[in-house]
Amino acid sequence: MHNLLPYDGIVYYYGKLFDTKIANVYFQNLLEHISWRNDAAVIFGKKIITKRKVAWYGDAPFEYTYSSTTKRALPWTKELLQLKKICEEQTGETFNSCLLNRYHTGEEGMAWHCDEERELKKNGAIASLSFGAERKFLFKHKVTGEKADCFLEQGSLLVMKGPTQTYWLHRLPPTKKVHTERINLTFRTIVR
Ligand SMILES: O=C(O)CCC(=O)C(=O)O
Ligand SMILES: [Fe+2]
Repeated sequence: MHNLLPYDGIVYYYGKLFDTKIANVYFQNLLEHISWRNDAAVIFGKKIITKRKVAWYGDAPFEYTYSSTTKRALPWTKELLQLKKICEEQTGETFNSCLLNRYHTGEEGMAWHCDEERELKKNGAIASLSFGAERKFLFKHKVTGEKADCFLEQGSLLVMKGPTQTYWLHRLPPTKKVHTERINLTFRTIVR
């Protein structure tokens, strides 16, 4: 498969795993059955509540700290377990947790960051499944500043692996062109 990054990491875009009808069924199910919460984050030492909603699920009630806030994983729903299995079969990797993000419109996004918290397996694969509105996704090398991008389609899978989080940042840019909701699931491996 084609690597979206030119060096220092591996990102594969698998495209759509589901047709529109099936993707919509998952999207509706996730809207209704996930325990969505507004996210608290500490930015420049100040506690803020994001518009974006989040949820955190896993094999065990793992604690996970990012942006200086700690969350405890909820037990898997039936649909999340199905989606985890599909990601594992497609990628040949295994995952034990999932962070979900819900963006109400294009005006909500996620700033430049990398996913290398101490609880995460070093160089572990992260599988990203997207439902709802299609959005652009960007990568930027931490040293050279080189960029790469792709579109995350409804029902699509993207995988980041190898040293990607060490060398590259990623972001979901806000956009005025999108007026509908999007849900993203990132399956991860927690080690402590
Ligand atoms: O919504 C996305 O596609 C990206 C989410 C993300 O980068 C994250 O949850 O760490
Ligand atoms: Fe991320």
